[in-house]
Amino acid sequence: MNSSGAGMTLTDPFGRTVRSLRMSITNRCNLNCIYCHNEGDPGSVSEMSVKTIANIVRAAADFGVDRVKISGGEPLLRKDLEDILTMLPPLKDVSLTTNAILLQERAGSLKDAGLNRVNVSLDTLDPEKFRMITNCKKNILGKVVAGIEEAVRVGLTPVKLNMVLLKDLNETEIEDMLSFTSQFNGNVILQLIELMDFKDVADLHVNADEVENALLSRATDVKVRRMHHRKKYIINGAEVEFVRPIDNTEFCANCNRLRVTADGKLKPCLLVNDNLVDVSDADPEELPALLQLAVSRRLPFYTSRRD
Ligand SMILES: Nc1nc2c(ncn2[C@@H]2O[C@H](COP(=O)(O)OP(=O)(O)OP(=O)(O)O)[C@@H](O)[C@H]2O)c(=O)[nH]1
Ligand code: SF4
Ligand code: SF4
Repeated sequence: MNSSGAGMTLTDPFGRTVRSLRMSITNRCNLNCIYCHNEGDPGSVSEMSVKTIANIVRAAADFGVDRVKISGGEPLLRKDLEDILTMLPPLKDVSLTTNAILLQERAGSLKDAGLNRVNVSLDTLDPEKFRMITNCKKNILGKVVAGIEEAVRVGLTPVKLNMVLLKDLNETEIEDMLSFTSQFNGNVILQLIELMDFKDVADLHVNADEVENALLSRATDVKVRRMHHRKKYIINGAEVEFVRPIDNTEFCANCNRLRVTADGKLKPCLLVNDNLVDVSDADPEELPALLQLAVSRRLPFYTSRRD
């Protein structure tokens, strides 16, 4: 058995090399969005310790994994997030996905602890629709915007705004959102997200082809990211990324992330729950082999084969 991944990569049976860990550090959240997918993991109640998280990232980093995305639930509900960041080994990119309600007061300390950038969920700039989408009775949109401003101020950039496209709710707001991002001089990027069917939300589906065609007709340039081969449209000098995972074989064929659930299980795919590898109690020397096991179970969820 290997005691370290040094000099090796985590490459799955489909030739996809894992370059990034996507770690949920809690399943708790202070919102209850109508479309929430809980990272495909509604069940976890326990949370990994700072030490467990750091051990997993260190073991993955030995295999050349140099990017970590911290997510939830809402990761800012963990008061020890700064301790987690401080314990991570040197990496190319450490980012956080948050709803930003608690971001204004934490942005500075997160930056100081080593966080590079944040993605913020923001589906609408209309307070009433925001309440409806997030199931939050209080008017907290102002707090979210203040969190975004503070993140830009302290340099947690680029800040990406995650806008899940919702039929009859926000589909006509793309232009408003672009105007909102334009006031931040390129430090805020709009990311449009196709709704995934984890909950009973089929009625809220927006036609992704139509969105893509509209973006294409306005774009002066289109770039393609290595991860998922996601497209980035350059519109009026601003970048708009479109996350379009459904039935997208190219997206899955270029998936280079391994997930970690809040309670310490390696999760080879967001949409598959029966192939997890428990590392919650693993000793550091056991982690390389467990990472290799999880990666050996990685399958592209959407494939062109229909058996
Ligand atoms: N099916 C699928 N959807 C994903 C995957 N990664 C991200 N998504 C979707 O994209 C949304 C936004 O993800 P974020 O957490 O902001 O991170 P990201 O945009 O993937 O990552 P960066 O671009 O590196 O910041 C998620 O809520 C998912 O809906 C993936 O591997 N598979
Ligand atoms: S903020 Fe994110 S984790 Fe929380 S309910 Fe909304 S989608 Fe789910
Ligand atoms: S294989 Fe496809 S569905 Fe699964 S995590 Fe990767 S991109 Fe998402």
